[in-house]
Amino acid sequence: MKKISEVRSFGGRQLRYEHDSKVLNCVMQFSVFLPQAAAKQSVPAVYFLSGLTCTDENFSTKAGAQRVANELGLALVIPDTSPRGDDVPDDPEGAYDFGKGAGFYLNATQSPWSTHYHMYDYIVDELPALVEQELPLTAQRAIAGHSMGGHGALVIGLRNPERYTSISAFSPITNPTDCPWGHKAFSNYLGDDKDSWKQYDAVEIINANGQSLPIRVDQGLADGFLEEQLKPEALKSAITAANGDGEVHLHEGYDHSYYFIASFIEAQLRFHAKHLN
Ligand SMILES: N[C@@H](CCC(=O)N[C@@H](CS)C(=O)NCC(=O)O)C(=O)O
Repeated sequence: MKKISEVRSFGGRQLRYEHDSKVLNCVMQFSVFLPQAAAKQSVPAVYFLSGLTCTDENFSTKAGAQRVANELGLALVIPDTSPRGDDVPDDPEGAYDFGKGAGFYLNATQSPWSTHYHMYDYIVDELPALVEQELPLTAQRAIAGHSMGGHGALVIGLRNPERYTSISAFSPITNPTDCPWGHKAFSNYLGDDKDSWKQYDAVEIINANGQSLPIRVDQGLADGFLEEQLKPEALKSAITAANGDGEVHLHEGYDHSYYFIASFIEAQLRFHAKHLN
């Protein structure tokens, strides 16, 4: 991997890298924050998966996560949201909710998407193997995300409890098999067999397998996507029915934006730090 930028932040280092991804079959960029503690020893990492239209830079520049990450001795690993480049197919109408910037953290099975859109394998296997080999990171990981990335964090954490200690999400798409964003993405990436969609739906996964990792969700009640796309009550019901360890915090007046994320990122990082020990 090749470093493309480095700046100092709150005593730590904010880094950006580029590498050839075998899983995605294209060149990818990602960001990492290393706290000051990483100068002396390897540190655990919180992976943050961003939402529709984002790159790695939305979270690294807008969330204000570095101060608390440095205090807690946590690295932040911040991937892009889809494969990239001129060879990668995109939404034919240029819509923001499918294609580039909207990989939905799954492995596509349908042509032409299946050549590049394997974000599930990228986040679960390829990226951690790379950064843990090249940077002072332990194999202790937590996973977090926003909106489409909240869906990704829930699905990836729930399906891989041995790889993570805890899961958190801002405004996640909790039940993508039952909302317009999910229907559009899953029917294109995965085809018409709705049974194949369930492996990428947090509510379906909890209903089928229960929940073994602790979960914290923060959701703004003035979020314009709340009722049609996000459905936090579906996740809450699934957690309750599974008798799981999950908190869904509803916040009066907050919307879907990074102003909301910046307001509660400290709470989410402290939640992960407790479980990362
Ligand atoms: N109205 C937005 C819809 C997409 C959106 O709200 N994206 C969220 C994630 S689902 C986001 O984080 N946007 C980037 C940002 O606010 O920096 C647009 O068309 O760009």
